[in-house]
Amino acid sequence: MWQEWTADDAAGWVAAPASGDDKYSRGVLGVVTGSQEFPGAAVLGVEAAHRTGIGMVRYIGPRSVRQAVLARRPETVGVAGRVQAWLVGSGIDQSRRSFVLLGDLGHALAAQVPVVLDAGALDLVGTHTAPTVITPHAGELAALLTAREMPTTVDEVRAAPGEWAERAAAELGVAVLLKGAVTYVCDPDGDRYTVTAPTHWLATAGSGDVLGGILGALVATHHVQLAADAEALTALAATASWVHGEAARRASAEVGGGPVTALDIAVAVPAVIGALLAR
Ligand SMILES: NC(=O)C1=CN([C@@H]2O[C@H](COP(=O)(O)OP(=O)(O)OC[C@H]3O[C@@H](n4cnc5c(N)ncnc54)[C@H](OP(=O)(O)O)[C@@H]3O)[C@@H](O)[C@H]2O)[C@@H](O)CC1
Ligand SMILES: Nc1ncnc2c1ncn2[C@@H]1O[C@H](COP(=O)(O)OP(=O)(O)O)[C@@H](O)[C@H]1O
Repeated sequence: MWQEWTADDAAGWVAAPASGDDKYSRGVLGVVTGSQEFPGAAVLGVEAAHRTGIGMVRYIGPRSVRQAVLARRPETVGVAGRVQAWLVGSGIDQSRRSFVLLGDLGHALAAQVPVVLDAGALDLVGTHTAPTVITPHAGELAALLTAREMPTTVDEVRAAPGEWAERAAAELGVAVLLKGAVTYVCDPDGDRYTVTAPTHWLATAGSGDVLGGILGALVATHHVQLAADAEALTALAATASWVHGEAARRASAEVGGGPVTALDIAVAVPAVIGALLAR
């Protein structure tokens, strides 16, 4: 049975800092995203992570992309250091990964802290043992499973998204967030959640990159809980999807139900977090 994730569920998975907190205890997210072809994916993910509430974001990537990230979010730290979670792969073309990038990805995945694997890093699933959540759309899941000798097509995944998400979780041994108008979130332990998008304006370029940043921040800020209970990753993934949808709904409502951009979604996230904390 798939359970629809609600505002009440999500409210249990947002964190506000307490008097004893500092930027490190709140959680630091390491980010390896973006490329010369897709710098915007890095900007959007980092923006969304900051907007979700986090102690610090460390961005690791090409100089030109780092400059774009810093131009939008000067709070971002551009040097390596300790992190409590990684977000990797958005805006990266799997077929054009440089030696340096592969080194950065390998470093992130070897760190033994939870990882959000997106887009151009999805093929690295299973190469490390840290708690992992993958965030494919139907096309990416079909490609990933086909490469792992579970041949399928985009149409087949679209026809039975829950079944394919469950199969991926079981075979790959990771939590899966399969994106779509209904997002399917599951893990190998049998947790299964759906998140029905409250607006279809969400289907816009870069929207998934924003989702990655929201999820990365939620994972980093729950590093203590995750160390005790890796299954929390599934609840955090469902929460990220819920927050993402609600942010798009609010952003659209502000313009009379009109369209939103990916950046608009990220900008609307703090109000969603605030409303969840007030419940
Ligand atoms: N501003 C930026 O920097 C932005 C950067 N971005 C970055 O761009 C990169 C490429 O990401 P991408 O998902 O656009 O294409 P890609 O990985 O080739 O997909 C593989 C195949 O899957 C299919 N397919 C595609 N979408 C589908 C869907 N929703 N649901 C189902 N199927 C779908 C399609 O196959 P087809 O349907 O054509 O057979 C396609 O050939 C990625 O790193 C991302 O982060 C973007 O976020 C945009 C903003
Ligand atoms: N028809 C739709 N209605 C609502 N949300 C959608 C729809 N199609 C896709 N989405 C959502 O939009 C986002 C698109 O992400 P993704 O496919 O990674 O695009 P991008 O790579 O451009 O960021 C996902 O969060 C997905 O759940």
